[in-house]
Amino acid sequence: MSDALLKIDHLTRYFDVSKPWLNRVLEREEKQYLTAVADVSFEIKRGETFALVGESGSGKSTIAKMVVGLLGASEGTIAFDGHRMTGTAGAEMRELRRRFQMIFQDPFASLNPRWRVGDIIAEPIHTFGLLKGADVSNRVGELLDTVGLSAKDAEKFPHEFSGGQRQRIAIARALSSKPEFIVCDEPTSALDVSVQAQILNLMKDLQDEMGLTYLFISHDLSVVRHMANRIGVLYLGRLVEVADGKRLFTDPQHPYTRMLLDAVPDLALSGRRRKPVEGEIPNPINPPPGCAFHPRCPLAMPRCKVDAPLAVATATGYAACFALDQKTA
Ligand SMILES: Nc1ncnc2c1ncn2[C@@H]1O[C@H](COP(=O)(O)OP(=O)(O)OP(=O)(O)O)[C@@H](O)[C@H]1O
Repeated sequence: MSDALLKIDHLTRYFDVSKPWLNRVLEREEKQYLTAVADVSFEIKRGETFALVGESGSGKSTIAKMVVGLLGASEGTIAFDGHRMTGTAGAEMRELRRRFQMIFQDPFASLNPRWRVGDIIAEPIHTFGLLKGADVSNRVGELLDTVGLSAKDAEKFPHEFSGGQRQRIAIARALSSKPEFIVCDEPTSALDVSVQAQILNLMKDLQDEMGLTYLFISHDLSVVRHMANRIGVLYLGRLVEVADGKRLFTDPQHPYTRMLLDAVPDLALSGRRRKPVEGEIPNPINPPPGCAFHPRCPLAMPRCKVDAPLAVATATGYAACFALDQKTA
């Protein structure tokens, strides 16, 4: 049996971005679709942190939302611990939902400002009918303690806390249904740099103590390097490389991965010279034919403008690039 806790197969999400008003003016019936996520497959093993990286608009949040059921998939499947989530409903889905949670980027927006912290943290406990009466407040107190706050904080409101403390509250809330899997969508990017490391270290400690599995979404490669066991690199909704966390930084295989790494100021990646990211991300409504990265790629060959490369195995994962075919030929 596979030890994958989450298995994503050929996941695709289109958005209908047609402009009805323009169609009316031009007296036409034209439909336009934006492909936010295109044929993405990967697995996350129990207890590991799998990170998705990529520039803004590469499809990271769309994947995160599909995984937790906030968005439906256009095509493909998501399976959690062997249970297919796409198309599952009722009691089975309810139990699956208890087992995974999400932490959002903005702790200011994700906590209800009118609720006391204790009620915010207790909400999943009530939703899933896990505890009753005094056991709920005891559990809330324990959770506050676990995330480095005090049981007395349960009486306060979110505005009485700093950004880092609010993210601790969001983490306590996420933990209250005793999940096994947490989707973390840019959990520290709204926080001051000095606070980011504290929250990331808390998340790592919780993972070790509770055996949690994380899908970690970030555009910040230094954060990802700190957190991830394995990394998937997204470009225009397509997964172009998957590799072991360390290996991706020392031996990136896809030219897009190399471009991303070369742009990071302080990572001293493989001793290469820092270069800014070149070119613009193409319009996802009308992506380039062939390999979507070819207009920005320093290694582009005539073939890249016509055919889309298939993934080829690398030392610790895979990458989709015709230049790799030549390397391994
Ligand atoms: N509801 C929607 N309707 C139309 N297009 C959407 C919708 N949600 C996302 N998109 C588009 O899908 C693409 C992927 O967006 P997504 O938010 O997943 O990217 P991202 O990598 O998370 O970016 P960021 O780092 O900026 O959050 C983008 O082109 C975005 O404009």
